[in-house]
Amino acid sequence: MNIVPFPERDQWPALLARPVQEAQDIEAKVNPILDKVRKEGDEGIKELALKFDKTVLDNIAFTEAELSGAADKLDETLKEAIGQAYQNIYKFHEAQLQPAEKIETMPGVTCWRKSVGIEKVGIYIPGGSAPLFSTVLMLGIPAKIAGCKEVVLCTPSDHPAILYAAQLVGVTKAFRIGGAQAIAAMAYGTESVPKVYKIFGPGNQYVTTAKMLVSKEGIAIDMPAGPSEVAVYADDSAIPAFVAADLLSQAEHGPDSQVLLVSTSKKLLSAVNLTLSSQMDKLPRRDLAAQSIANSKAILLDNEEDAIDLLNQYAAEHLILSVENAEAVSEQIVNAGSIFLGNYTPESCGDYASGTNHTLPTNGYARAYSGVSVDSFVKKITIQNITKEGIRQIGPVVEAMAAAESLDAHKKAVSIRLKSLL
Ligand SMILES: NC(=O)c1ccc[n+]([C@@H]2O[C@H](COP(=O)([O-])OP(=O)(O)OC[C@H]3O[C@@H](n4cnc5c(N)ncnc54)[C@H](O)[C@@H]3O)[C@@H](O)[C@H]2O)c1
Ligand SMILES: N[C@H](CO)Cc1c[nH]c[nH+]1
Ligand SMILES: [Zn+2]
Repeated sequence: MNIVPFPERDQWPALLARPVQEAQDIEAKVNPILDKVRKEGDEGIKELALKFDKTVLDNIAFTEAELSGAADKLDETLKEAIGQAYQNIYKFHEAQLQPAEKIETMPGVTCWRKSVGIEKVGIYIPGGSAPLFSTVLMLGIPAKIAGCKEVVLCTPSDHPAILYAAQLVGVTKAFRIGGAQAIAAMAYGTESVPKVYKIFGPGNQYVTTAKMLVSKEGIAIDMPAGPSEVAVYADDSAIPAFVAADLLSQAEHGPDSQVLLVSTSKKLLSAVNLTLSSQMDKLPRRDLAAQSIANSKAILLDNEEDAIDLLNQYAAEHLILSVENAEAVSEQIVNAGSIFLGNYTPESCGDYASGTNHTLPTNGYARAYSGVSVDSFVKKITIQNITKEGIRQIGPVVEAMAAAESLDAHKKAVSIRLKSLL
C-alpha cells in the first residue's frame, strides 16, 4: 500500500476520496433499464438477463422444487454454520424490539407509539461476483422479526445456499433477477414480481443507482449500500498479519472497494505492507483484491487526535480499531457503520455470524445513516387518547395556539368539547 506520511489537514479530503463513480454515466445506463422493466415487465427482464447476465430465463420465479431441493445440495457443515449464524443474528436483532411505553404528557393525555412491520418489502441479494447468501440472513431475519407480511427476494444467482437461506428466513417469493432490473421489478411490479413498499440490500453501482432513482419515485429504500470498504486504525499492539488479512477481506469484494490503514506508527505500516503482498498472492480473488489495494492508502499521522478526526471525516462502512485502548477510542468515533474492537475481532465475523448486520452505509453515508436493523423494517405509528379530564387540561392550550395561527376550525374542534363538559 502507498504510505502517505503526515498529510496536512487540507490534503485529507483528496486522500479520503472514494474511487470516483461517475454518477451521471451510471444513471444514463440505469434509467433505460428502469424504463424497460416499467413498460415491458417480465419480457423486459428476460431480455436484460440475457444482455447483462448471459442467462436465458424461462422462469423468473424460483420454483418450489428449486427452493425445496436446495438443502440437499449443501453439505452439513455449511448448513450448521448457517444455522449458528441465523441464531446469533436473530438474538441480536430480536433484542432491538422495544415494548411500547405509554407516556402521560398531562393528566388525562396519553401518547404512545406502536411498531408495525412494513407489509411488503423487497430484499436484493448480490450475486454478480459472489453469491452473498449471508445477506439473505442479514435482511430476512430483521424482516421476520419486524413482522413484514410479504418478503420478495431478487438475486441474479441460483446458488443453493441463497435458496436454502431464503426458506430459513421465510421469504414469500424469490426471483432470479439481478442488477438494476431487479430493483425496477420490485419498485414497479411486473406480471410475476409483486410491487413492494421498501427495497433493501447492498449491490454494485447499478443496483445502488437504481435504488437511489426509484427512491425519487416514492419507493422507500434502506440506504445507499454500495461497494464494501474498511478502515483499520492500528498501533504497535496490533498484529501486522491480522491487519493485512482484514484489509484484504474487504479488498477482495471488488476493484471499487476501498480499504484504508491509519496509524501513528511507521513501523506498523511497514510491517503490514510486508505481509500484505504475500497474503494477497495466495488469494484466489487476487486480481480483484490487488486492484482495490492499488487504490488504497496507508496514512501515517502524528497523534491519536488526528487519527480520530481523520476517521470521523472518512466515515467508514467498517472501522477496525486494533489499538490498545480500542473501546475508549470507539467512544470518540461519531461516524462509522460498524466498529470492531481489538486484535481478535475480524470484520469477517460481522459479515457472517457475530449477530450485527452487514448491510451498512458506504461512501461516507455513515455520517448520516445507520446500518440495517429491525427498525428499518418497521413504521412507528403514534397513538393518543385524551379523557374528559385531559381535554379540560389541554383544551385551552390548543385553543390559544389555533387562534394565533388563525385556524378557527381547529380551535372549534376543541371548544365544542369543552362546552359539552360545562
Ligand atoms: N455495503 C454493504 O452493506 C454491502 C454488503 C455486501 C456486498 N456489498 C457490495 O455489493 C457489491 C456486489 O456486486 P456484484 O457485482 O458482485 O453483484 P450485484 O448482484 O450487485 O450485481 C450484479 C448484477 O449487475 C448487473 N450488471 C453487471 N454489469 C452491468 C452493466 N454493464 N450494466 C448494467 N447492469 C450490469 C447484472 O444484471 C448483474 O446481475 C460489491 O460491490 C460488494 O462490495 C456491499
Ligand atoms: N462485507 C460485506 C458488507 O460490506 C458483506 C459480506 C457478505 N459476505 C461477505 N461480506
Ligand atoms: Zn465482506
